Amino acid sequence: MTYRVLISDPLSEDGIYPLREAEKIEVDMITDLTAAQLQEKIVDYDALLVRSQTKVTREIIANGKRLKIIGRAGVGVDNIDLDAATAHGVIVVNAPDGNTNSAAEHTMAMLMALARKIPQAYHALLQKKWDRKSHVGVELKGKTLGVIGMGRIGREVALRAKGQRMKVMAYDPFLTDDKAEQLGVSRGTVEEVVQVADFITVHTPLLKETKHLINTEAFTKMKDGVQLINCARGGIIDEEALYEAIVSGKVAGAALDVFEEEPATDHKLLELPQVIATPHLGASTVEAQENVAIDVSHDVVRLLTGDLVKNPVNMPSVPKDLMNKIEPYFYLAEKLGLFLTNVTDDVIEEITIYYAGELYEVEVAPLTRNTIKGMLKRHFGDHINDVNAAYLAEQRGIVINEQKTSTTRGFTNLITVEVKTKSGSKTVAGTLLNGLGARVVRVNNYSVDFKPQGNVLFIHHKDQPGAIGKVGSVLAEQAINIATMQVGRADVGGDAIMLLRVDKAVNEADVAVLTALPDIYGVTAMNL
Ligand SMILES: NC(=O)c1ccc[n+]([C@@H]2O[C@H](COP(=O)([O-])OP(=O)(O)OC[C@H]3O[C@@H](n4cnc5c(N)ncnc54)[C@H](O)[C@@H]3O)[C@@H](O)[C@H]2O)c1
Ligand SMILES: O=C(O)CC[C@@H](O)C(=O)O
Repeated sequence: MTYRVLISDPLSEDGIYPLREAEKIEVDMITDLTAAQLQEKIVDYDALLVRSQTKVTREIIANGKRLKIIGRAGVGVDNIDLDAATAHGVIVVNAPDGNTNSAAEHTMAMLMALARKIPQAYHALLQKKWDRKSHVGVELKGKTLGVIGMGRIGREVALRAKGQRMKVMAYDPFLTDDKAEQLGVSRGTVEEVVQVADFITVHTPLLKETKHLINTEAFTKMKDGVQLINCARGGIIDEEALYEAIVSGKVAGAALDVFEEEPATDHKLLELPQVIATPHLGASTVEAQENVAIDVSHDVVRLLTGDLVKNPVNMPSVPKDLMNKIEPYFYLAEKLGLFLTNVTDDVIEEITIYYAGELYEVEVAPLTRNTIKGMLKRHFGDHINDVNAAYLAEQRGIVINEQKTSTTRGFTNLITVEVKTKSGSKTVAGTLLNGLGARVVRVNNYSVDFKPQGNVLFIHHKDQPGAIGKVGSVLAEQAINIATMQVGRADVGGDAIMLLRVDKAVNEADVAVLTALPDIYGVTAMNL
Protein backbone atom coordinates (compact mmCIF):
# COMPACT_ATOMS: atom_id res chain seq x y z
CA MET A 1 0.00 0.00 0.00
CA THR A 2 1.31 3.45 -0.90
CA TYR A 3 0.44 6.38 1.33
CA ARG A 4 -0.10 9.83 -0.10
CA VAL A 5 0.93 13.04 1.70
CA LEU A 6 -0.34 16.47 0.68
CA ILE A 7 1.64 19.57 1.71
CA SER A 8 -0.61 22.59 1.29
CA ASP A 9 1.63 25.42 2.59
CA PRO A 10 5.21 26.08 1.44
CA LEU A 11 7.50 23.85 3.53
CA SER A 12 11.28 23.65 3.41
CA GLU A 13 12.25 21.09 0.74
CA ASP A 14 15.35 20.23 2.82
CA GLY A 15 13.09 19.65 5.82
CA ILE A 16 10.77 17.12 4.21
CA TYR A 17 13.53 14.65 3.33
CA PRO A 18 12.16 12.03 5.83
CA LEU A 19 9.03 11.88 3.67
CA ARG A 20 10.88 11.94 0.34
CA GLU A 21 13.17 9.12 1.45
CA ALA A 22 10.49 6.91 3.00
CA GLU A 23 9.38 3.85 1.07
CA LYS A 24 5.77 3.67 -0.06
CA ILE A 25 5.11 7.35 0.66
CA GLU A 26 4.29 9.76 -2.16
CA VAL A 27 4.45 13.49 -1.52
CA ASP A 28 2.66 16.32 -3.35
CA MET A 29 3.36 19.95 -2.45
CA ILE A 30 0.41 21.97 -3.82
CA THR A 31 0.17 25.41 -2.23
CA ASP A 32 -2.39 28.23 -2.58
CA LEU A 33 -5.37 25.88 -2.83
CA THR A 34 -8.72 27.45 -2.01
CA ALA A 35 -10.72 25.85 0.82
CA ALA A 36 -13.03 24.27 -1.74
CA GLN A 37 -10.12 22.87 -3.76
CA LEU A 38 -8.48 21.43 -0.64
CA GLN A 39 -11.77 19.90 0.46
CA GLU A 40 -12.01 18.14 -2.89
CA LYS A 41 -8.36 17.06 -3.07
CA ILE A 42 -8.09 15.74 0.50
CA VAL A 43 -10.15 12.64 -0.42
CA ASP A 44 -7.05 11.09 -2.00
CA TYR A 45 -4.59 11.69 0.85
CA ASP A 46 -3.54 9.90 4.03
CA ALA A 47 -1.70 12.86 5.53
CA LEU A 48 -1.90 16.64 5.32
CA LEU A 49 0.97 18.96 6.24
CA VAL A 50 0.38 22.67 6.82
CA ARG A 51 1.90 25.83 8.30
CA SER A 52 -0.39 28.58 9.62
CA GLN A 53 -1.87 29.61 6.28
CA THR A 54 -4.11 26.65 5.48
CA LYS A 55 -7.27 26.61 7.57
CA VAL A 56 -8.04 22.96 8.18
CA THR A 57 -11.77 23.12 8.74
CA ARG A 58 -14.29 20.53 9.89
CA GLU A 59 -15.53 20.18 6.29
CA ILE A 60 -12.03 19.47 4.98
CA ILE A 61 -11.40 16.90 7.72
CA ALA A 62 -14.79 15.28 7.18
CA ASN A 63 -14.03 14.85 3.49
CA GLY A 64 -10.65 13.25 4.23
CA LYS A 65 -11.94 9.72 4.02
CA ARG A 66 -8.36 8.29 4.05
CA LEU A 67 -6.93 11.02 6.26
CA LYS A 68 -4.97 9.66 9.24
CA ILE A 69 -2.74 12.51 10.33
CA ILE A 70 -2.47 16.30 10.06
CA GLY A 71 0.98 17.72 10.65
CA ARG A 72 1.40 21.35 11.71
CA ALA A 73 4.91 22.58 10.91
CA GLY A 74 5.01 24.98 13.86
CA VAL A 75 3.55 25.41 17.35
CA GLY A 76 0.05 26.92 17.24
CA VAL A 77 -2.68 24.56 16.03
CA ASP A 78 -5.39 27.22 16.04
CA ASN A 79 -5.77 26.87 12.25
CA ILE A 80 -6.81 23.22 12.64
CA ASP A 81 -10.24 22.15 13.92
CA LEU A 82 -8.95 19.83 16.64
CA ASP A 83 -12.37 18.66 17.78
CA ALA A 84 -13.25 17.64 14.24
CA ALA A 85 -9.89 15.86 13.84
CA THR A 86 -10.38 13.99 17.11
CA ALA A 87 -13.97 13.15 16.23
CA HIS A 88 -12.82 11.71 12.89
CA GLY A 89 -9.94 9.83 14.52
CA VAL A 90 -7.34 11.97 12.78
CA ILE A 91 -4.18 12.52 14.79
CA VAL A 92 -2.82 16.03 14.81
CA VAL A 93 0.89 16.49 15.43
CA ASN A 94 2.91 19.69 15.67
CA ALA A 95 6.55 20.74 15.89
CA PRO A 96 6.75 22.60 19.17
CA ASP A 97 10.50 23.16 19.46
CA GLY A 98 11.77 23.86 15.96
CA ASN A 99 10.95 27.55 15.72
CA THR A 100 11.48 28.67 19.33
CA ASN A 101 14.82 30.28 18.60
CA SER A 102 13.59 32.12 15.50
CA ALA A 103 10.47 33.42 17.25
CA ALA A 104 12.59 34.65 20.18
CA GLU A 105 15.06 36.34 17.81
CA HIS A 106 12.21 37.98 15.89
CA THR A 107 10.78 39.30 19.16
CA MET A 108 14.16 40.83 20.00
CA ALA A 109 14.43 42.32 16.50
CA MET A 110 10.98 43.88 16.96
CA LEU A 111 11.90 45.14 20.44
CA MET A 112 15.03 46.87 19.16
CA ALA A 113 13.40 48.23 16.01
CA LEU A 114 10.60 49.60 18.16
CA ALA A 115 12.91 51.24 20.70
CA ARG A 116 15.00 52.91 17.98
CA LYS A 117 12.17 53.58 15.48
CA ILE A 118 14.17 51.90 12.73
CA PRO A 119 11.25 51.11 10.37
CA GLN A 120 9.89 54.66 10.65
CA ALA A 121 13.33 56.22 9.99
CA TYR A 122 13.91 53.95 7.00
CA HIS A 123 10.47 54.77 5.64
CA ALA A 124 11.25 58.53 5.93
CA LEU A 125 14.58 58.04 4.16
CA LEU A 126 12.85 56.26 1.29
CA GLN A 127 10.77 59.41 0.97
CA LYS A 128 14.06 61.36 0.75
CA LYS A 129 13.66 62.87 4.25
CA TRP A 130 16.83 63.15 6.37
CA ASP A 131 14.78 63.51 9.54
CA ARG A 132 16.79 62.93 12.72
CA LYS A 133 14.49 64.78 15.14
CA SER A 134 11.39 62.61 14.74
CA HIS A 135 13.27 59.38 15.28
CA VAL A 136 14.84 59.75 18.69
CA GLY A 137 14.59 56.39 20.46
CA VAL A 138 15.14 55.04 23.95
CA GLU A 139 17.82 52.72 25.33
CA LEU A 140 16.94 49.22 26.47
CA LYS A 141 19.68 49.09 29.11
CA GLY A 142 18.21 49.49 32.58
CA LYS A 143 14.62 49.31 31.33
CA THR A 144 12.20 46.59 32.49
CA LEU A 145 10.85 44.05 30.05
CA GLY A 146 7.58 42.47 31.15
CA VAL A 147 7.23 38.93 29.78
CA ILE A 148 3.78 37.35 29.92
CA GLY A 149 4.04 33.63 29.19
CA MET A 150 7.35 32.00 30.15
CA GLY A 151 7.16 28.90 28.01
CA ARG A 152 9.72 27.98 25.38
CA ILE A 153 9.78 31.36 23.59
CA GLY A 154 9.13 33.63 26.60
CA ARG A 155 12.11 32.13 28.42
CA GLU A 156 14.41 32.57 25.43
CA VAL A 157 13.30 36.20 25.08
CA ALA A 158 13.93 36.82 28.79
CA LEU A 159 17.47 35.46 28.51
CA ARG A 160 18.21 37.62 25.46
CA ALA A 161 16.77 40.74 27.10
CA LYS A 162 19.14 40.21 30.02
CA GLY A 163 21.93 40.24 27.43
CA GLN A 164 20.73 43.76 26.56
CA ARG A 165 21.12 44.55 30.27
CA MET A 166 17.38 44.89 30.75
CA LYS A 167 15.60 43.90 33.94
CA VAL A 168 12.95 41.23 33.37
CA MET A 169 9.73 40.70 35.30
CA ALA A 170 7.65 37.73 34.17
CA TYR A 171 4.31 36.09 34.74
CA ASP A 172 3.35 32.53 33.89
CA PRO A 173 0.98 30.36 35.93
CA PHE A 174 3.74 27.73 36.07
CA LEU A 175 6.62 30.00 36.96
CA THR A 176 7.80 29.24 40.49
CA ASP A 177 10.11 31.45 42.57
CA ASP A 178 12.90 28.88 42.19
CA LYS A 179 12.57 28.76 38.40
CA ALA A 180 12.42 32.55 38.19
CA GLU A 181 15.56 32.79 40.29
CA GLN A 182 17.33 30.24 38.07
CA LEU A 183 16.40 32.29 34.99
CA GLY A 184 17.47 35.52 36.68
CA VAL A 185 14.06 37.18 36.35
CA SER A 186 11.65 38.48 38.96
CA ARG A 187 8.21 36.93 39.19
CA GLY A 188 5.06 39.04 39.32
CA THR A 189 1.36 38.80 38.71
CA VAL A 190 0.03 40.09 35.36
CA GLU A 191 -0.98 43.26 37.20
CA GLU A 192 2.50 43.76 38.68
CA VAL A 193 4.19 43.07 35.36
CA VAL A 194 2.10 45.60 33.44
CA GLN A 195 2.61 48.20 36.17
CA VAL A 196 6.40 48.10 36.26
CA ALA A 197 7.34 47.32 32.65
CA ASP A 198 8.71 49.81 30.13
CA PHE A 199 8.25 47.20 27.39
CA ILE A 200 5.77 44.31 27.49
CA THR A 201 5.98 41.19 25.33
CA VAL A 202 3.37 38.41 25.28
CA HIS A 203 4.21 34.73 24.66
CA THR A 204 1.12 32.72 25.59
CA PRO A 205 -1.10 30.62 23.35
CA LEU A 206 -4.40 32.24 22.39
CA LEU A 207 -6.93 30.70 24.78
CA LYS A 208 -10.19 31.78 26.36
CA GLU A 209 -8.11 32.97 29.32
CA THR A 210 -5.53 34.86 27.29
CA LYS A 211 -7.89 36.46 24.75
CA HIS A 212 -7.67 40.22 25.36
CA LEU A 213 -5.45 39.60 28.39
CA ILE A 214 -4.02 43.02 27.58
CA ASN A 215 -7.17 45.14 27.50
CA THR A 216 -8.31 48.68 28.35
CA GLU A 217 -8.09 47.95 32.07
CA ALA A 218 -4.53 46.65 31.73
CA PHE A 219 -3.51 49.71 29.68
CA THR A 220 -4.72 52.05 32.44
CA LYS A 221 -2.33 50.34 34.88
CA MET A 222 0.70 50.68 32.62
CA LYS A 223 3.40 53.34 32.76
CA ASP A 224 2.93 56.29 30.42
CA GLY A 225 5.02 55.72 27.31
CA VAL A 226 5.03 51.91 27.61
CA GLN A 227 5.71 49.93 24.41
CA LEU A 228 4.28 46.51 23.52
CA ILE A 229 5.31 43.58 21.38
CA ASN A 230 3.14 40.70 20.18
CA CYS A 231 4.93 37.92 18.32
CA ALA A 232 2.64 35.21 19.73
CA ARG A 233 -0.97 35.32 18.57
CA GLY A 234 -3.29 38.12 17.48
CA GLY A 235 -6.01 38.66 20.07
CA ILE A 236 -3.87 38.34 23.21
CA ILE A 237 -3.68 42.14 23.04
CA ASP A 238 -7.10 43.73 22.43
CA GLU A 239 -6.44 45.57 19.15
CA GLU A 240 -9.21 48.14 19.66
CA ALA A 241 -7.92 48.96 23.16
CA LEU A 242 -4.35 49.17 21.84
CA TYR A 243 -5.45 51.60 19.13
CA GLU A 244 -7.14 53.85 21.73
CA ALA A 245 -4.15 53.65 24.08
CA ILE A 246 -1.78 54.74 21.31
CA VAL A 247 -4.03 57.56 20.11
CA SER A 248 -4.44 58.81 23.70
CA GLY A 249 -0.66 58.91 24.10
CA LYS A 250 -0.59 56.28 26.89
CA VAL A 251 1.28 53.77 24.74
CA ALA A 252 4.31 55.08 22.85
CA GLY A 253 4.60 52.24 20.39
CA ALA A 254 3.74 48.69 19.45
CA ALA A 255 5.43 46.01 17.37
CA LEU A 256 3.07 43.41 15.98
CA ASP A 257 3.86 40.22 14.10
CA VAL A 258 0.39 38.75 14.50
CA PHE A 259 -3.19 40.00 14.19
CA GLU A 260 -6.65 38.85 15.19
CA GLU A 261 -7.55 38.46 11.50
CA GLU A 262 -4.79 37.52 9.08
CA PRO A 263 -3.77 38.60 6.49
CA ALA A 264 -4.10 42.08 8.01
CA THR A 265 -3.17 44.41 5.19
CA ASP A 266 -5.93 46.97 5.81
CA HIS A 267 -5.74 47.15 9.59
CA LYS A 268 -6.28 50.55 11.18
CA LEU A 269 -3.38 49.97 13.62
CA LEU A 270 -1.09 50.01 10.59
CA GLU A 271 -2.11 53.61 9.93
CA LEU A 272 -0.52 54.74 13.21
CA PRO A 273 3.11 55.86 12.92
CA GLN A 274 3.81 54.40 16.38
CA VAL A 275 3.05 50.88 15.12
CA ILE A 276 5.60 48.71 13.37
CA ALA A 277 4.60 45.34 11.99
CA THR A 278 5.62 42.20 10.13
CA PRO A 279 3.31 39.71 8.39
CA HIS A 280 3.57 36.77 10.85
CA LEU A 281 7.28 36.24 10.25
CA GLY A 282 8.30 34.95 13.70
CA ALA A 283 9.08 31.48 12.40
CA SER A 284 10.18 32.55 8.94
CA THR A 285 13.85 31.62 8.93
CA VAL A 286 15.59 28.98 6.88
CA GLU A 287 16.55 27.17 10.07
CA ALA A 288 13.13 27.21 11.74
CA GLN A 289 11.36 26.11 8.58
CA GLU A 290 13.79 23.27 8.11
CA ASN A 291 13.52 22.21 11.78
CA VAL A 292 9.73 22.19 11.90
CA ALA A 293 9.45 20.43 8.54
CA ILE A 294 11.89 17.71 9.66
CA ASP A 295 10.08 17.18 13.00
CA VAL A 296 6.64 16.99 11.50
CA SER A 297 7.75 14.81 8.56
CA HIS A 298 9.33 12.30 10.95
CA ASP A 299 6.06 12.09 12.87
CA VAL A 300 4.06 11.51 9.68
CA VAL A 301 6.46 8.73 8.63
CA ARG A 302 6.25 7.24 12.13
CA LEU A 303 2.47 7.11 12.06
CA LEU A 304 2.18 5.79 8.52
CA THR A 305 4.69 3.03 9.30
CA GLY A 306 2.91 2.00 12.50
CA ASP A 307 5.15 3.70 15.07
CA LEU A 308 4.17 6.03 17.92
CA VAL A 309 4.29 9.72 17.07
CA LYS A 310 6.40 12.08 19.16
CA ASN A 311 4.39 15.29 19.24
CA PRO A 312 0.70 14.38 19.30
CA VAL A 313 -1.73 17.18 20.04
CA ASN A 314 -4.97 15.22 20.31
CA MET A 315 -4.26 11.52 20.45
CA PRO A 316 -5.96 9.12 22.88
CA SER A 317 -4.03 5.84 22.88
CA VAL A 318 -4.97 3.16 25.42
CA PRO A 319 -5.15 -0.62 24.79
CA LYS A 320 -8.74 -1.73 24.20
CA ASP A 321 -9.15 -4.15 27.16
CA LEU A 322 -7.80 -1.58 29.60
CA MET A 323 -9.94 1.09 27.98
CA ASN A 324 -13.07 -0.98 28.68
CA LYS A 325 -12.24 -1.06 32.39
CA ILE A 326 -11.25 2.56 32.91
CA GLU A 327 -13.20 4.49 30.30
CA PRO A 328 -16.09 5.27 32.68
CA TYR A 329 -13.62 7.04 35.01
CA PHE A 330 -12.12 9.38 32.39
CA TYR A 331 -14.77 12.03 32.85
CA LEU A 332 -14.50 11.97 36.64
CA ALA A 333 -10.68 12.16 36.59
CA GLU A 334 -10.63 15.16 34.25
CA LYS A 335 -13.34 17.05 36.16
CA LEU A 336 -11.59 16.50 39.50
CA GLY A 337 -8.44 18.02 37.98
CA LEU A 338 -10.37 20.90 36.48
CA PHE A 339 -12.18 21.64 39.75
CA LEU A 340 -8.98 21.64 41.75
CA THR A 341 -7.08 23.91 39.36
CA ASN A 342 -9.96 26.40 39.52
CA VAL A 343 -9.75 26.64 43.30
CA THR A 344 -5.94 26.76 43.39
CA ASP A 345 -4.49 30.23 42.82
CA ASP A 346 -0.88 29.57 43.72
CA VAL A 347 1.72 27.87 41.48
CA ILE A 348 1.18 24.09 41.58
CA GLU A 349 4.28 22.24 42.74
CA GLU A 350 3.06 18.68 43.25
CA ILE A 351 0.02 16.63 42.26
CA THR A 352 -0.79 13.32 43.97
CA ILE A 353 -3.60 11.10 42.77
CA TYR A 354 -4.82 8.32 45.05
CA TYR A 355 -6.84 5.45 43.58
CA ALA A 356 -8.90 3.18 45.82
CA GLY A 357 -11.46 0.38 45.72
CA GLU A 358 -12.04 -1.17 42.28
CA LEU A 359 -9.28 1.02 40.89
CA TYR A 360 -6.69 -0.62 43.14
CA GLU A 361 -6.20 -3.49 40.70
CA VAL A 362 -6.08 -1.72 37.34
CA GLU A 363 -3.51 0.26 35.38
CA VAL A 364 -4.48 3.86 36.11
CA ALA A 365 -1.82 5.82 34.20
CA PRO A 366 -4.32 7.00 31.54
CA LEU A 367 -6.57 8.30 34.32
CA THR A 368 -3.64 10.16 35.86
CA ARG A 369 -2.94 11.75 32.49
CA ASN A 370 -6.58 12.75 32.20
CA THR A 371 -6.55 14.29 35.68
CA ILE A 372 -3.43 16.29 34.82
CA LYS A 373 -4.99 17.28 31.52
CA GLY A 374 -7.98 18.62 33.47
CA MET A 375 -5.65 20.52 35.78
CA LEU A 376 -3.53 22.13 33.09
CA LYS A 377 -6.25 22.73 30.50
CA ARG A 378 -6.98 26.15 31.95
CA HIS A 379 -3.51 27.28 30.93
CA PHE A 380 -2.73 25.18 27.85
CA GLY A 381 -6.13 24.96 26.18
CA ASP A 382 -6.12 22.61 23.22
CA HIS A 383 -2.36 22.15 23.35
CA ILE A 384 -2.80 19.65 26.14
CA ASN A 385 -4.15 16.14 25.78
CA ASP A 386 -3.92 12.92 27.69
CA VAL A 387 -0.80 11.98 25.79
CA ASN A 388 1.30 15.09 26.44
CA ALA A 389 -0.22 16.12 29.81
CA ALA A 390 2.34 14.44 32.06
CA TYR A 391 5.22 15.62 29.88
CA LEU A 392 4.03 19.24 29.97
CA ALA A 393 3.54 19.08 33.73
CA GLU A 394 7.04 17.70 34.22
CA GLN A 395 8.46 20.41 31.95
CA ARG A 396 6.90 22.96 34.30
CA GLY A 397 8.64 21.28 37.24
CA ILE A 398 5.40 19.83 38.66
CA VAL A 399 5.97 16.57 40.54
CA ILE A 400 3.34 13.93 39.74
CA ASN A 401 2.66 11.05 42.14
CA GLU A 402 0.25 8.21 41.60
CA GLN A 403 -0.72 6.04 44.57
CA LYS A 404 -2.98 3.11 45.21
CA THR A 405 -4.62 3.16 48.62
CA SER A 406 -7.02 1.00 50.56
CA THR A 407 -8.81 4.05 52.02
CA THR A 408 -12.16 3.97 50.26
CA ARG A 409 -14.28 5.88 52.80
CA GLY A 410 -17.00 3.31 52.11
CA PHE A 411 -17.12 3.89 48.30
CA THR A 412 -16.57 1.05 45.84
CA ASN A 413 -14.18 3.28 43.92
CA LEU A 414 -12.57 6.56 44.86
CA ILE A 415 -10.18 8.98 43.17
CA THR A 416 -8.61 11.61 45.43
CA VAL A 417 -6.53 14.38 43.93
CA GLU A 418 -4.23 16.50 46.07
CA VAL A 419 -2.25 19.53 44.95
CA LYS A 420 0.59 21.09 46.87
CA THR A 421 1.57 24.72 46.50
CA LYS A 422 3.79 26.96 48.59
CA SER A 423 0.76 28.07 50.58
CA GLY A 424 -0.47 24.56 51.45
CA SER A 425 -2.39 21.66 49.98
CA LYS A 426 -5.90 21.16 48.63
CA THR A 427 -7.81 17.98 47.88
CA VAL A 428 -10.87 16.86 46.03
CA ALA A 429 -12.26 13.34 45.86
CA GLY A 430 -14.80 11.76 43.56
CA THR A 431 -16.47 8.47 42.87
CA LEU A 432 -18.46 6.82 40.13
CA LEU A 433 -21.87 5.88 41.53
CA ASN A 434 -23.70 3.02 39.89
CA GLY A 435 -26.39 4.49 37.68
CA LEU A 436 -25.71 8.06 38.82
CA GLY A 437 -22.35 8.74 37.19
CA ALA A 438 -19.55 10.95 38.50
CA ARG A 439 -19.91 12.59 41.90
CA VAL A 440 -17.56 14.83 43.88
CA VAL A 441 -17.75 13.55 47.44
CA ARG A 442 -15.13 15.56 49.28
CA VAL A 443 -13.55 19.00 48.97
CA ASN A 444 -10.65 19.49 51.39
CA ASN A 445 -12.11 18.36 54.71
CA TYR A 446 -15.74 18.80 53.76
CA SER A 447 -18.03 15.95 52.72
CA VAL A 448 -20.16 16.95 49.73
CA ASP A 449 -22.14 15.25 46.99
CA PHE A 450 -22.36 17.02 43.68
CA LYS A 451 -22.24 16.30 39.99
CA PRO A 452 -19.13 17.89 38.41
CA GLN A 453 -20.88 19.41 35.43
CA GLY A 454 -21.78 22.83 34.05
CA ASN A 455 -21.54 26.14 35.88
CA VAL A 456 -20.38 25.76 39.45
CA LEU A 457 -19.82 28.33 42.21
CA PHE A 458 -17.45 27.45 45.02
CA ILE A 459 -17.75 29.75 48.02
CA HIS A 460 -15.59 29.70 51.13
CA HIS A 461 -17.25 31.55 54.01
CA LYS A 462 -17.84 31.82 57.72
CA ASP A 463 -20.59 29.58 59.08
CA GLN A 464 -23.07 32.30 60.01
CA PRO A 465 -26.88 32.56 59.93
CA GLY A 466 -28.01 34.34 56.77
CA ALA A 467 -24.84 33.66 54.70
CA ILE A 468 -26.66 31.29 52.35
CA GLY A 469 -29.61 33.68 52.00
CA LYS A 470 -27.37 36.61 51.00
CA VAL A 471 -25.69 34.56 48.29
CA GLY A 472 -29.12 33.41 47.07
CA SER A 473 -30.35 37.02 46.91
CA VAL A 474 -27.36 38.21 44.85
CA LEU A 475 -27.87 35.36 42.38
CA ALA A 476 -31.62 35.99 42.23
CA GLU A 477 -30.99 39.67 41.42
CA GLN A 478 -28.94 38.55 38.41
CA ALA A 479 -31.61 36.01 37.42
CA ILE A 480 -29.20 33.16 38.06
CA ASN A 481 -31.12 30.05 39.02
CA ILE A 482 -29.60 27.64 41.54
CA ALA A 483 -29.93 24.03 40.36
CA THR A 484 -28.36 22.34 43.38
CA MET A 485 -26.60 23.51 46.51
CA GLN A 486 -24.30 21.80 48.98
CA VAL A 487 -22.97 23.23 52.22
CA GLY A 488 -20.30 21.90 54.50
CA ARG A 489 -18.65 23.22 57.64
CA ALA A 490 -15.83 22.27 59.93
CA ASP A 491 -17.32 23.59 63.21
CA VAL A 492 -20.38 25.62 64.14
CA GLY A 493 -19.47 29.26 63.45
CA GLY A 494 -16.19 28.20 61.80
CA ASP A 495 -15.00 27.82 58.20
CA ALA A 496 -17.62 26.60 55.77
CA ILE A 497 -18.10 26.03 52.06
CA MET A 498 -21.00 26.29 49.63
CA LEU A 499 -21.05 24.49 46.29
CA LEU A 500 -23.75 25.61 43.92
CA ARG A 501 -24.61 24.37 40.46
CA VAL A 502 -26.22 27.25 38.64
CA ASP A 503 -28.08 27.44 35.35
CA LYS A 504 -25.94 30.14 33.76
CA ALA A 505 -22.38 31.37 34.00
CA VAL A 506 -21.61 33.76 36.86
CA ASN A 507 -19.58 36.65 35.45
CA GLU A 508 -16.66 38.49 37.06
CA ALA A 509 -18.85 41.40 38.22
CA ASP A 510 -21.21 39.05 40.07
CA VAL A 511 -18.25 37.22 41.61
CA ALA A 512 -17.01 40.60 42.88
CA VAL A 513 -20.42 41.38 44.43
CA LEU A 514 -20.51 37.96 46.12
CA THR A 515 -16.93 38.34 47.35
CA ALA A 516 -17.80 41.69 48.93
CA LEU A 517 -20.58 40.15 51.06
CA PRO A 518 -19.80 40.00 54.80
CA ASP A 519 -18.11 36.78 56.02
CA ILE A 520 -17.31 35.56 52.50
CA TYR A 521 -13.63 34.60 52.19
CA GLY A 522 -13.49 33.64 48.55
CA VAL A 523 -15.68 32.93 45.51
CA THR A 524 -14.71 30.91 42.45
CA ALA A 525 -16.95 30.56 39.41
CA MET A 526 -16.06 27.76 37.03
CA ASN A 527 -17.42 25.74 34.18
CA LEU A 528 -16.86 22.00 34.56
N1 LIG B 1 4.96 34.69 15.40
C1 LIG B 1 5.22 33.44 15.09
O1 LIG B 1 5.49 33.12 13.94
C2 LIG B 1 5.26 32.39 16.16
C3 LIG B 1 6.21 31.37 16.11
C4 LIG B 1 6.20 30.39 17.10
C5 LIG B 1 5.25 30.43 18.12
N2 LIG B 1 4.33 31.43 18.11
C6 LIG B 1 3.34 31.54 19.19
O2 LIG B 1 4.03 31.95 20.38
C7 LIG B 1 3.31 31.53 21.52
C8 LIG B 1 4.24 30.86 22.53
O3 LIG B 1 4.80 29.69 21.97
P1 LIG B 1 5.71 28.72 22.88
O4 LIG B 1 6.33 27.75 21.96
O5 LIG B 1 6.56 29.51 23.80
O6 LIG B 1 4.55 27.98 23.71
P2 LIG B 1 4.69 27.27 25.15
O7 LIG B 1 3.52 26.36 25.27
O8 LIG B 1 6.05 26.71 25.34
O9 LIG B 1 4.50 28.49 26.18
C9 LIG B 1 3.29 29.14 26.41
C10 LIG B 1 3.29 29.55 27.88
O10 LIG B 1 2.15 30.37 28.12
C11 LIG B 1 1.76 30.11 29.46
N3 LIG B 1 0.41 30.59 29.73
C12 LIG B 1 -0.78 29.96 29.52
N4 LIG B 1 -1.78 30.75 29.97
C13 LIG B 1 -1.22 31.87 30.45
C14 LIG B 1 -1.74 33.06 31.04
N5 LIG B 1 -3.06 33.23 31.23
N6 LIG B 1 -0.87 34.01 31.42
C15 LIG B 1 0.45 33.86 31.24
N7 LIG B 1 1.00 32.76 30.70
C16 LIG B 1 0.18 31.78 30.31
C17 LIG B 1 1.91 28.60 29.60
O11 LIG B 1 2.02 28.24 30.97
C18 LIG B 1 3.20 28.36 28.85
O12 LIG B 1 4.33 28.35 29.72
C19 LIG B 1 2.19 30.63 20.98
O13 LIG B 1 1.02 31.41 20.86
C20 LIG B 1 2.68 30.23 19.60
O14 LIG B 1 1.62 29.87 18.74
C21 LIG B 1 4.31 32.42 17.17
O1 LIG C 1 4.06 28.78 10.06
C1 LIG C 1 4.42 29.88 10.40
O2 LIG C 1 5.19 30.56 9.77
C2 LIG C 1 3.93 30.45 11.74
C3 LIG C 1 4.25 29.54 12.87
C4 LIG C 1 3.91 30.06 14.23
O3 LIG C 1 2.88 30.97 14.29
C5 LIG C 1 3.69 28.92 15.19
O4 LIG C 1 2.73 28.96 15.99
O5 LIG C 1 4.52 28.00 15.17
